[in-house]
Amino acid sequence: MFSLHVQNNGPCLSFLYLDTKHFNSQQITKEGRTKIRISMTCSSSVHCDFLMQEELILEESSRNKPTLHMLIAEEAEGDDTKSIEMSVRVQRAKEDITVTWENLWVTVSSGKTKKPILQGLTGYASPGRILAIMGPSGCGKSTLLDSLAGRLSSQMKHSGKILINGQKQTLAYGTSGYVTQEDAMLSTLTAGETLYYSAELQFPDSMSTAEKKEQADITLREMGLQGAINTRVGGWGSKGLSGGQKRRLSICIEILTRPRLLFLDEPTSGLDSAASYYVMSRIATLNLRDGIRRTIVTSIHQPSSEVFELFHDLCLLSSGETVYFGPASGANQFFSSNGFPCPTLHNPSDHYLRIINKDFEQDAEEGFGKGVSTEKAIETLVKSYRLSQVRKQVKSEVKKIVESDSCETRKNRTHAAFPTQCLVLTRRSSLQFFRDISNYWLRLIVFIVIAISIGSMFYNIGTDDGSIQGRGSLLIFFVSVLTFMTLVGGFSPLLEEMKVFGRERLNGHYGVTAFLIGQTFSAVPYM
Ligand SMILES: Nc1ncnc2c1ncn2[C@@H]1O[C@H](COP(=O)(O)OP(=O)(O)OP(=O)(O)O)[C@@H](O)[C@H]1O
Repeated sequence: MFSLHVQNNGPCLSFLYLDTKHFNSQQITKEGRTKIRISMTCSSSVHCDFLMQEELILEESSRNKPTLHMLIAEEAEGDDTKSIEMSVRVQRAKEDITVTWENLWVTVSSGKTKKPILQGLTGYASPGRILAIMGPSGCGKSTLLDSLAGRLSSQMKHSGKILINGQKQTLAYGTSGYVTQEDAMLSTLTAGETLYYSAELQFPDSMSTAEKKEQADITLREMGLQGAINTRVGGWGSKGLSGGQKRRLSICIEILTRPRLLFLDEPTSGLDSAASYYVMSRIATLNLRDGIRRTIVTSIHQPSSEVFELFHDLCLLSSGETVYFGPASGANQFFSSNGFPCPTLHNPSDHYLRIINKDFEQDAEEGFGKGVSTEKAIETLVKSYRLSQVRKQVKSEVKKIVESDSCETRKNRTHAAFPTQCLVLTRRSSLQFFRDISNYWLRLIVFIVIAISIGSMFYNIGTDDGSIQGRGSLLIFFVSVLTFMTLVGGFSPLLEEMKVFGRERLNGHYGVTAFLIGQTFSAVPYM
């Protein structure tokens, strides 16, 4: 019970401010409720009356100050102590994250026409569960992930509600991670260096270097990369990590700060089935290992049956429409009830994707559709889903989440301070410049060759009047060569850095200014 004593000695209208810092966690029940008692002593001639909201809602995270209005009436007699008890609901800032989307439409404008990419999707992703988004190529999986992560391209417009914990809110830095389809990393750094630099950028300055390194090592071990810690990432023309290891390293970068919400765009693309299972099972067991009820949303092309079993919920799309959304275990029943049972000993995900893939209609009619065209099969499934009990349950679940789960997420995560970002980016870029053979060693050789050529061409140029023209030519030649070499030499590493910058900026690791400062300082010695 929380008690507040207010003394008032005259007729007036008072406002009592209550801040959530008055409450400690023991006072707040599991449902986020507490009771408060307010007592007020009035002078002999006044009478206290309270006018207040029936239920106060305090938000633990935002430290807002709701007001209690207390009206002091003049006509009453005698000393009076009024006491009132009231129930207060304290909305706790939550660590867990639930994402809901209702009637989500995404359109892309091409000229005067607008093409719908996603058509009225409704669904949710809950903490502690993995939602798999599946469908044929081009059905809108990445677009759905981009919409939920709030990173749609400027050509795309979305309508409908996307809510985080029942509210329209921007997630704080470090709360969510997004592993993109493409692995954007610097090719000359080793796996360990890639993650250590990332740790220095992502963790706050208050954390010691040893702690950051330890976190990076733990994460590398979690993704089974301890053996490849000293292997360079590699890229065009230089072999390094395998495709699967690069995918895992990309995942490591995004899970380093232990985000509560994780988006993965085809984390297993380019991997064989054993490696796919290994990567997905590591992701699925992350929650068990670090004890965080993480919300995971992943798009995936063709999971093996073992990988499919790791998913809790399934969102099956075809041309931007929902074919099925609900528990992954319920999809079989849904397809069977619509006349498309999964053959025995068949991988269920293969079966679903073959039924709804109209890119190769001819083959499907001959093989899997059993006389029903893919177009017709999709139409049947989409219609059936719209009228299904599963959809009703999804809609009521979304409604329930929005009504009962409405609260802000914690916003107390920070990353490295601006000077640290500049320093780390300069160090990282310098290392990349130095190790890039085409950039450093090749340029050094070219410079030596040019120096010898210029030296021999203008050797013993003389000191008479005729040498003035020669000296002028030498100067122009020298400046042109330097400018050309700087531009050509700096271009290829910059392309790679730009890709990495694009990813890191979208994930909030640092901004444009820090990147430009890092690039400028690291390039100075090579100009
Ligand atoms: N900028 C754009 N302009 C026009 N159409 C676009 C644009 N971006 C995406 N699309 C279209 O939107 C559809 C969905 O694209 P999206 O990348 O979300 O598909 P996907 O299911 O992730 O495909 P994949 O599995 O091959 O990665 C595709 O048909 C694509 O051609």
